[in-house]
Amino acid sequence: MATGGGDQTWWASLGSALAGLMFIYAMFQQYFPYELRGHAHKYTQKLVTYFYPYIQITFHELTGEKLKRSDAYFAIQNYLADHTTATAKRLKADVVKGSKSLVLTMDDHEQVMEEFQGIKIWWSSNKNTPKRPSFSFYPKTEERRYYTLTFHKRYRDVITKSYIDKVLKEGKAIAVRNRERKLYTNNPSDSWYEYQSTKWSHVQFEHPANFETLAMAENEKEAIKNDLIKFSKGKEYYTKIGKPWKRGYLLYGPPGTGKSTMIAAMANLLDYDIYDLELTTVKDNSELRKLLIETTSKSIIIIEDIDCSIDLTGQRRKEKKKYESSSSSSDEESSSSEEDDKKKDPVEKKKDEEEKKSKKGSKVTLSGLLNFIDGIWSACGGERIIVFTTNFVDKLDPALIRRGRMDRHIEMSYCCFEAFKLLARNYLDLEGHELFDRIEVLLGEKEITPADVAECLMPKSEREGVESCLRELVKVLEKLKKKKQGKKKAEEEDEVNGEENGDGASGESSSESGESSSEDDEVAGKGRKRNGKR
Ligand SMILES: Nc1ncnc2c1ncn2[C@@H]1O[C@H](COP(=O)(O)OP(=O)(O)OP(=O)(O)O)[C@@H](O)[C@H]1O
Ligand SMILES: [Mg+2]
Repeated sequence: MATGGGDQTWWASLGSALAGLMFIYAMFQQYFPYELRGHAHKYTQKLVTYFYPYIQITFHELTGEKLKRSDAYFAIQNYLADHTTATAKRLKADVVKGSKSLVLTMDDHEQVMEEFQGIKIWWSSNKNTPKRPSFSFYPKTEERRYYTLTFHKRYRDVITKSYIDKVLKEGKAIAVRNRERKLYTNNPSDSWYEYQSTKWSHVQFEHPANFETLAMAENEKEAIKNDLIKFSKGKEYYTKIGKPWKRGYLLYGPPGTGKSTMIAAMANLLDYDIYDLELTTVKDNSELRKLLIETTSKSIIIIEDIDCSIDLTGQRRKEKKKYESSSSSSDEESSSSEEDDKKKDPVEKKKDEEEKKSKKGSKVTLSGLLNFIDGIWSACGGERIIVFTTNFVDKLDPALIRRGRMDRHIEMSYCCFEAFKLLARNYLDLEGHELFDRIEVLLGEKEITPADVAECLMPKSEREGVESCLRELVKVLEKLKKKKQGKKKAEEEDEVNGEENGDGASGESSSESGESSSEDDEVAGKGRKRNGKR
């Protein structure tokens, strides 16, 4: 782009001369008879158009009755900021809300020229100040800014069909690139207002997680990264195969294996926003749909701990119970006694009560959630990823996680040696150590989450060195191993005791002696059952 422009400047001078003439004409117009004024105006306009072969298109900052900020103006502002900073002579620097860096734009009444397919195009930045002050909610809207695009009329088609399209597309892409990323959470519907976007509140998304620091098998990590990148570039592909541009991921595994960390890494890799959907505060399916419509593209919608969010399996359980009750009365007895036992256990009872309380507020059903994921509405906006996380994948309804809804199932598992090496590199800048062999053996024998390994590897004071962090990990692993061995031994002993008691059939079972724990009873019971079978 370049400032000014010979041809157009010449014509602009002619235009100004004509404008001057029009001013003189306007002065005289007051003395014209009223009936002739309309005709005079029409012919003057024709005369100007005849001599001035340029077309001008204006893009106003505020449009409509409610003076909403125009998307086109915003896109052009970004486009010009990117294309004109090198050539414009007068620039304006501003911190634009929602943008992560300082934005440089053309100053008021500045003009720049650029070429598109050999055609000269002029952009100018202008402003109007209304004479009469008007009441407004937005104090800064008194000045009405606009951009003017000027080009020769013989290029009308190219400019209106291709050039403007290109400017808007590029401007939007620049805005996405420069935007401050956001982490949203849904507000309870009591605080929604009709004319304001209050369904989601947000903070700046600043999680530092990335795939390089995520500890998991390298090939699996690469596969996930490639899948995500392919998705983000797949607009044409999804259109070609007739599928909405969205993808579902199910992340499952024990607590502390990196599910939430993986989501943050996904968002950072693709430069997406995150919508963290709290299902328990969503009243019903229609609210769920409204929330979905308000999400933007280039985002990840997450529902964490989906198994705990709403009673998605309730219906199935009821059906199962109905079936069980008609099939066998003995089963019924055992299940009811099991329920009685549960009721007796105060911890379980409290847990049940709390679960019921949290689910009571939400009437979101399984079918509502299925529609949310892949109903007609789910296609609005495009380029969205939906992620569910759970610790108990078996608890989920198969319909919810079938391929097509949750396209990729990723198991986040306990820390393997490969993952440990990555954590050691991250946390301690360590490529190898004499304790590594010992740790490899221990990791093969005992399951430990990456979160626990990470905790051991984090120096607790400035004086704590690499060696003591690794020793700490070895200590924890050995402790876990001993615990496991102890448990196994106890189980074996109990089994042997059970068998001995069964052989004697004297009725001196440990439970009768009243000395054993309930766990022991269970194991002893198992032993008895096995003996009985024999
Ligand atoms: N695979 C991993 N790679 C690197 N760090 C990890 C990994 N897994 C866990 N961590 C560390 O442990 C912490 C807890 O991990 P995270 O919250 O991602 O676990 P989670 O699987 O989401 O657990 P939950 O099921 O309880 O929500 C993280 O802050 C991170 O530092
Ligand atoms: Mg988590």
